[in-house]
Amino acid sequence: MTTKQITVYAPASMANVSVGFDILGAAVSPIDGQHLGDCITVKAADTFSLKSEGHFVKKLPRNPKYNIVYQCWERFCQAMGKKLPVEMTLAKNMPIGSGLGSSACSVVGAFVALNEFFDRPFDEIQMLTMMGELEGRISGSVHYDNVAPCYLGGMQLILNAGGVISQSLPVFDDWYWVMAYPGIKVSTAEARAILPAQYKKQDCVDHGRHAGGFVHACYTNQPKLAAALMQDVIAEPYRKDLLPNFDNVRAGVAELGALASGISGSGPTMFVVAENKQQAEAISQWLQVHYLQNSDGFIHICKIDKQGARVIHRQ
Ligand SMILES: Nc1ncnc2c1ncn2[C@@H]1O[C@H](COP(=O)(O)OP(=O)(O)OP(=O)(O)O)[C@@H](O)[C@H]1O
Ligand SMILES: N[C@@H](CCO)C(=O)O
Repeated sequence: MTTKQITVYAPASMANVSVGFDILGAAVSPIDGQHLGDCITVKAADTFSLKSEGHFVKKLPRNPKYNIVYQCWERFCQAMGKKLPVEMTLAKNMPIGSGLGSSACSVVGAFVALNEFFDRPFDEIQMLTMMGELEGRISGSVHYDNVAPCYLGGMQLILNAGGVISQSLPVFDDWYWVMAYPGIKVSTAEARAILPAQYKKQDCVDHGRHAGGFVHACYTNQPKLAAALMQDVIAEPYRKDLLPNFDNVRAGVAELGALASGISGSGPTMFVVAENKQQAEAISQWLQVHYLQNSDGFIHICKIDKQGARVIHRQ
C-alpha cells in the first residue's frame, strides 16, 4: 500500500513592484524551468514531524518550532480543531531576507500542501487570511503582497474590502523580469522600521498617480506608460542605501535599455524589466558583474508565474 503524500511548489514573488507599496505583488518563475521557491511535502504519519533540507536550510532557525512551517501546521490544526499527525518536509530553496518572499513561499507552500492533503477543508479567503496572519508574525504587520501572488499567481492587487482580499491585474506577457539577488540579507522588519510614519502631501499625490496610472495602463494595454509610472516615492528613497550601489546599477541597466527597475519587496533583490529576451540576457550579464556581492548571489530571467502555488507530486 502506498503512503499518501503531496508536494507543493510555492514560487518566489516580488512585492510592491515599485508603484504599489503593500498593495501590489507578482509571482515570478525562471524561464529556464528551474524552481525559484520552496517545495513542501506532507505525508501520512503516526505523529507530527518537520524536516528541513535544501540549499538555504542553514539559514533557518535551529529550533524547528521557530520555523514558520511549524507555526503554519499549528494554525492549520487550530482551524481544523484537532492535532493532525503528518510528516512535513520543507525544501528551502529560497534565500532568507532576499526580497523574493522567502517566508511567504514557506507559508503558502505549507498551507496549500496541508489543505490539499486534507481534501481542501478551507476556501481561498480562509486560506489567504491565515497566510496573511502568519506572514504578519514574521514581518511585524499583515501585508498580503507576497502571499497573495505566491498563492494565486500572476500580478495581484490587494483590495481588502467588501470581502475581497486580492484580485489579479492583466500583465504584459512580452516583458521579461530580471531578478538579481546580490547575496546579502535585508530583514523585512528592519526595512519597514526605517520608513517614515508620515509622508508629505506631494508624495501622497504622486503615489496615487503612479499606482492608479499603472493599473490603468495595465487594463488599457499600454506597456510604455506602465513602465514610465513604475516609480516609488514611499519606500525606495529610504531603503535604497540598504542595496549595494543602487543608483549606479539602475543607471547602468537603463543604458542597456531597461524599461524599468526597482527594489523587489524590501530588498536586496532588484528587478529589471526588459522588453525582449536578448535585452534581458545582456542586463543579466551586466548585473552579474556589477550587482552580485558573493557566491550566494544569483540572477534569474523570469516571467510572471500565472499559476502560483501548485501540486507537483501526489501519491
Ligand atoms: N521557513 C522559513 N522561511 C523563511 N524564513 C523563516 C522561515 N521560518 C522562520 N523564518 C524566519 O523568518 C524571518 C524571515 O525574515 P524576512 O521576512 O526578513 O525574510 P523574507 O521572508 O525572506 O523576506 P522577503 O519577503 O523580503 O523575501 C527570518 O528571521 C527567518 O529566520
Ligand atoms: N510590502 C512589503 C513586502 C516585504 O517583502 C514591504 O515592502 O515591506
